[in-house]
Amino acid sequence: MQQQVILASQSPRRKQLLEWAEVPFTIVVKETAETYPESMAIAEVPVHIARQKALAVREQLQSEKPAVDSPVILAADTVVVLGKRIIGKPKSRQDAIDTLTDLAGQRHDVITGVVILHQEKEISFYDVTHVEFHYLSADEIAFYVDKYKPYDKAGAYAIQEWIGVVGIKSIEGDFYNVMGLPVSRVVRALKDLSVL
Ligand SMILES: Cc1cn([C@H]2C[C@H](O)[C@@H](COP(=O)(O)OP(=O)(O)OP(=O)(O)O)O2)c(=O)[nH]c1=O
Repeated sequence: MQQQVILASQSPRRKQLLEWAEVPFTIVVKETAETYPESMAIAEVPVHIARQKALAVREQLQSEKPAVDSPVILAADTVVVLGKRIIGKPKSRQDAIDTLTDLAGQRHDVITGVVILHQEKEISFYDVTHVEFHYLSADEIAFYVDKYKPYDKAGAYAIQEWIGVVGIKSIEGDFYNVMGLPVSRVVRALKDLSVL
């Protein structure tokens, strides 16, 4: 029998990527603080936050329907890393403009942490994609921010939007990881768990 997969995310991109992968799933979301210890290694941060999201949903489901066959819970978190700095979602128009000004002409990393909870098991991993932007003019940055309002995107941009189409010089690694889910690795992990 196929196990039920719960996507613990309100991100429309993650939903779309799982649909493209033909993975049957339902969505359950629980707000989490998304905090991490300052001393934590950068690459561990998105896994740590994804784990918080997954555990919060598991707790909610258990309080609603205790001990009914435990579903598979999938959560993810995406951060943009420039040098040693983690860049999350922009807090304002100016913050988005400043972030894109910093990213322009530079290479940065996009790291998505993934946590899959299945019965007593946890599978966790992260995937890194290197992205290099062309130089972007102040007018291009302002146009993008005002038209696309990237306030729900880590690093103030979406690779799948205009700025990704015209502004990215190179990418090394999984494109879908930048969009929010390293979906081919997720599918393989679900197969290893005999969920798919
Ligand atoms: C860099 C980049 C990020 N993003 C998105 C992916 C994520 O949805 C978002 C990063 O925020 P996240 O906190 O990872 O996810 P979320 O708040 O959207 O959803 P949830 O916490 O419920 O899982 O930025 C893109 O869509 N394209 C991009 O190029």
